[in-house]
Amino acid sequence: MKPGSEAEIEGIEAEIKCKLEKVNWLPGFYSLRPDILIANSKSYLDGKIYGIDAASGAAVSVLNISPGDHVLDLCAAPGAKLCMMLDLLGDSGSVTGVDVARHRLAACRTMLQKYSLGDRCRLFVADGTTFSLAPLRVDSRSRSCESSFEEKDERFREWTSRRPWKERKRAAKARETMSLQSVTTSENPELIFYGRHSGVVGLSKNKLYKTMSDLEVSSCGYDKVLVDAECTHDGSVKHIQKFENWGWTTLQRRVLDAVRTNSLTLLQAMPFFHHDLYTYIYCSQGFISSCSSFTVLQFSKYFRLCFRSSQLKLLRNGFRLLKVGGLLVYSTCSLTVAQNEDIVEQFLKENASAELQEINEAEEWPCKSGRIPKTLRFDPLTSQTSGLFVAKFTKLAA
Ligand SMILES: C[S@@+](CC[C@H](N)C(=O)[O-])C[C@H]1O[C@@H](n2cnc3c(N)ncnc32)[C@H](O)[C@@H]1O
Repeated sequence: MKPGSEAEIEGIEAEIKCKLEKVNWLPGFYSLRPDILIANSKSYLDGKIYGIDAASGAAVSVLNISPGDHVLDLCAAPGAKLCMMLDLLGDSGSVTGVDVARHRLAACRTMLQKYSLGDRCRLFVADGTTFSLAPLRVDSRSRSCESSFEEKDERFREWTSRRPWKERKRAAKARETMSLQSVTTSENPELIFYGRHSGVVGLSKNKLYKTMSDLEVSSCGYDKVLVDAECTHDGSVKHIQKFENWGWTTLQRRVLDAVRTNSLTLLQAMPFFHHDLYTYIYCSQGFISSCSSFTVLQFSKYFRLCFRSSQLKLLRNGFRLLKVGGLLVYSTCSLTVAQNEDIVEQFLKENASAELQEINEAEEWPCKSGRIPKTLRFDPLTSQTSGLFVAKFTKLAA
C-alpha cells in the first residue's frame, strides 16, 4: 500500500470487497485472496494499492532506501520494484531505471505515469552490463562549469509523450537499425522518460550523457543499486501460472516447430518476450521430454552460458556504479544455485572491495538462508511467496 494510504484502509476494503490481511513481517504490505482482482478498482487506478510479491518487496526493503538516495535499478521492467523504490524515496533523491527491452520499459513508463510516481525517475533503454551514466546530483551539476558550446546546446524541456514528428521519426529509424537485445555500446542510451524533478529538465544532452570515471564513482556513484537480474524465472509462481493459462500444448507445438525448422535464433524471434521463452523451455517438462537429448543439451548449455554470463556482467557493472559505502542487492527469481550462489561466489572472488552483508531484518522473515551464509532464499512453501534469492553487498574503500 502506498505510504499514507493506510488511513483509508476501510474504504479500500469496502471497494474491493475483501479484508486486507496485514503482512506482519513487511511494513506497508497486505495480502489478498488470490481470486480478488484489483486491477479495475479505483484504489488501484489511483495508485493507493498495487500488486507486488512480498518477496520482491523484501528485496527492495533490504536496500534501506531513504529520502535523498540516488538509486539505480539495472533491470527495471516491468517495474513493480521501481514503483516501491519511488514510494520509499519520497520528495528527494532520484531513481534511474534501465532495461534492455524497450517494450517492457515502455510498460513501466505507463505505470509510472498512471500512478504519478515518476517525478524523480528517469528511464533508459540500455544494456545494464555497460550502462555508465552518473546519477544527477545537484552539487555535481553546479560544480561542473558550462562551456559556451554547452550554453547553446539543446536542453531538455518538461517531458511530454507528444514528441515532434521529426524527433519520433529519427528515434524510430535508430531503433530499426538496433536489434531489440543488442544495444550498441557506442550509442547513447535512449531516454524514454524523465520526471519533472529527476534532474534532467534544463540539462544539456552533453551533461546527461556524461559518464563517470572509476575514481568519480567512489564519491559520485549511486547510493543504492538493485540488480534484479534476468533469469529462468523458474521460481516465479505468477510467471508459471501465466503459461498454465496460455496452454502448454499450443505453446509446445509452436516451439517444437521452431526447433524442427532450425534453432535458437528462430525461437528467440517468436512472439514471446525473450525471458518468457526461457521460462517456458526451462519449466515445461513436456517440452523437455519431447526433445531429443541433443536439443535438451543444447538448451542447458545455452542457459548456462547466456544467463551466467549476463548475470555476472550485470552484477559487476552495478557494483562498478555504486559509490563507496553504498548498498547493492542482487536478486533473481530462479531457484537454481547456478544463477544465484555460484554468481555471488564468482563475483566475490574477483572483487576485493565487495563485502557480503548480513540482512538483519531477515531474522523476522519467513525465509531460509541460501547456501552461502548471509544470502536469503524465499520460496512458495517457506514464505508463501514466489521464489526469490537475495544477496546484499557493500563497497569498501580501495
Ligand atoms: C526479472 S526482470 C526484472 C523485474 C523488475 N525488476 C520488476 O520488479 O518488475 C529482468 C529484466 O531484465 C531485463 N534485462 C535482461 N538483460 C538485460 C541487460 N543486459 N540489461 C538490462 N536489462 C536486462 C529484461 O528485459 C527484464 O525486463
